[in-house]
Amino acid sequence: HKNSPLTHGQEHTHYKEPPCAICPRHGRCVPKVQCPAHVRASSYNPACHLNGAVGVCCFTGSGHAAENERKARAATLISAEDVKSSHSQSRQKLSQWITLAAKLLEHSMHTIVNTTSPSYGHHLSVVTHDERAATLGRGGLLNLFTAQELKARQAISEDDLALGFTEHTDGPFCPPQPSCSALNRYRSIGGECNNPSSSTWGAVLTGFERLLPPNYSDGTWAMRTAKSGAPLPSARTVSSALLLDGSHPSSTHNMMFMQFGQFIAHDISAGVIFNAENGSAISCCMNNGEDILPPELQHFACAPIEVATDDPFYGQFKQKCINFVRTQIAPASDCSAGYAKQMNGASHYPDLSHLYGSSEEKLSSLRAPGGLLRTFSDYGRELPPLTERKECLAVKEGAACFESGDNHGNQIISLTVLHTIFTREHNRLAKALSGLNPGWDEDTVFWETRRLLQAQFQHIIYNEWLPLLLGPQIMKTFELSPSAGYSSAYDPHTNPSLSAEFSAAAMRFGHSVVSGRIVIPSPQMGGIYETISIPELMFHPTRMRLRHFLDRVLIGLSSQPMQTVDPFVTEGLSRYMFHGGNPYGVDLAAINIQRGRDHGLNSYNQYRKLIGLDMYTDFQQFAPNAARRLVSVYEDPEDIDLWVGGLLEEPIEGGILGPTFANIIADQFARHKKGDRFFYEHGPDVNPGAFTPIQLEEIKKVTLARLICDNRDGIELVSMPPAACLRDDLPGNEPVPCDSPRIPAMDLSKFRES
Ligand code: HEM
Ligand SMILES: [Ca+2]
Repeated sequence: HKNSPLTHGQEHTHYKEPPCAICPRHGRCVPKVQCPAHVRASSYNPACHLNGAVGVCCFTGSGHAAENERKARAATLISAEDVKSSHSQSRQKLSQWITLAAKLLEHSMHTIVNTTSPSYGHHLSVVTHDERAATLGRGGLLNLFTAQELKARQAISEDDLALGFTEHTDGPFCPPQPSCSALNRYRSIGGECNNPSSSTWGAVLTGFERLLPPNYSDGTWAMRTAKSGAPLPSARTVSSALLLDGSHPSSTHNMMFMQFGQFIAHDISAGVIFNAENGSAISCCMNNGEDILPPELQHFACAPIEVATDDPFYGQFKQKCINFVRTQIAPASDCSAGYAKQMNGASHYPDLSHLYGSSEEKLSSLRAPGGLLRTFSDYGRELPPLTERKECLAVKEGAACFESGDNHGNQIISLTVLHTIFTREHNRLAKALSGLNPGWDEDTVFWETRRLLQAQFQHIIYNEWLPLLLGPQIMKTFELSPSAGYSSAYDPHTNPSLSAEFSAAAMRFGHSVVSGRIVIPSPQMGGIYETISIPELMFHPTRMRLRHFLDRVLIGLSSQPMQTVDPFVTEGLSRYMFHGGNPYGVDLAAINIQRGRDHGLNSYNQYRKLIGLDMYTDFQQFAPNAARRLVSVYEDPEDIDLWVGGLLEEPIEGGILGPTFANIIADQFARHKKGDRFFYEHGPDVNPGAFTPIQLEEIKKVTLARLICDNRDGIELVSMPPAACLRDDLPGNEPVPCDSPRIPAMDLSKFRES
């Protein structure tokens, strides 16, 4: 690997002229990943200097991306008659599909996921309880069908379809538009109105955006095929050949880094999966996975993953099918027809929507009097409230299962631990703020606390987590580091929505860093209390009720190394995930690959080109080991899935990811900063919820170690490594007492209203 120049992520482009100092014609110098136009031969994009790196002068704007470009090109004229009749066709098709889907319930024995099957845990991980999703999803389908119908009539070219078109058409589904007050001091619950002139940007139940126009084999929604036109290899075949089990502990990062990463991911990304007409989980397999459901019984959203008879793991269990259901389509906010964009069930902003919920109803079910969040007091230890919903796998007497804003907080117990820390921090801050401001009513206490906690969370992401992920150069190129005082990065033309590439591939690097076991130390004995294999901790959070458990996991996460980012995924995720009582579970690696195809992601090569790297033309350009495996499954280097290719890259200098994932993730968080009016560093000129300079200075003292120290049980955890996401055996990061000045605290008195 190390010897291949292609895997190092260096630029091989030879510039004929030195980079421009200033871009001509109002162009903006941006990282290549933010200017999709530059990959086209006809596009003029001179190189330019960008904070110590080379960017391109972009004339389609940096924010973002394929979308701006398509608006610029949406000049296609389609006859009104064609559009009208396409819409009526489309309505008929939708009602046929829905009738058919409803009929399938007559065969519910086969068409609905059994609660004892491993796929049920997958369903629990992705289920949405927001009732608005189904209506919007139908609207999304309607507008998609219209695009398909128009395309079939050849009213529009393949190229224009790939770029979508935004002409207002007659009879489309139009999602309800929020009415906004730009002056509101607090973020809305679902992220609406963050940008008053594009009020749905980043809102819950809107679509993922894209770095590149999608690769759907029919241009609209059908999953990608190989370059040759043949079907791509089964996602499970790719997973079993390329994503092996194996332990490669990181020499620097700990499991807290992993766990905080998933906590961030759940805040911003939650693809909404199609459900059966009665709300149950759709099954695309039958006979407990021994067969693929015959096509006539498959729901239209089925894309089951085929398992080969000689599969090295599933073969022995006669498994031929891993359940997979596609993501719902979001209607564009301007009611336009076009290719499918998948629906996000979370607000796209890092705003703790997984703690507070994304709807008013959810939030009110989580609130308690006094501006607090509800808790369950377990003999004096505050835990998130117990849930009545069936959100866990254990149904045994005495099993605990907890509420969270997104209903996915029980997925792995270390995630439940972070939900607990943030719930406690909310209540700790609320009590302090209300003590300092006796005139505040409980609503003010609540909203002020939420605003402050969101700021702390964003600071930890940008100040602690991202630098450890991306390294110093990318932090600089994308201007991600917190500055002194206010930031002037706000740009109302930047769309902060998640890119499909981020959600369905790059941010899932995290699945490679999960360790197969969680080590629970026994601090008083100076040894290990318990080592638990992770599938046993998924949707099984009952251990949270053990008095010592929370402190011990927190200590364990700080000291246990995470795994490196590489093409190795623990079998706890790739073979046994959500196994319940079964001898096998589902394969998350295969699901990730299939999800990328579901979202219409392009092949890995196309993203190399986007970020300015050479494309692979021959498998032999990969390291020998990878080449052998790649050639055994893919026909052509152009076929490689993004998630797979990204994991094969060598990490960039000072970071832990390869250049492709690093660019995709950096772009995302750059847009989360530029495109979020309420970003914690933005000043009162743009941000109606801005902090005072003195308060901002206090917020910038907060670290994850401080949050943990302030909200631990304090039974066994008395010290923390100051850098909570780095191993506690690194020189300089040895645990220090929680009251040490090396773990600074905010002076809350600065939050007394004058
Ligand atoms: C024990 C740990 C973890 C488990 C069991 C787990 C499991 C899952 C599952 C079942 C899905 C849904 C897959 C699909 O249907 O497409 C998912 C999605 C995802 N995971 Fe993880 N994951 C874990 C850790 C992580 C970490 C550490 C990160 C990031 C640092 C991460 C990032 C993501 C992202 C971005 C998604 C896509 C979410 C969406 O939009 O639906 N996960 N994970
Ligand atoms: Ca969010």
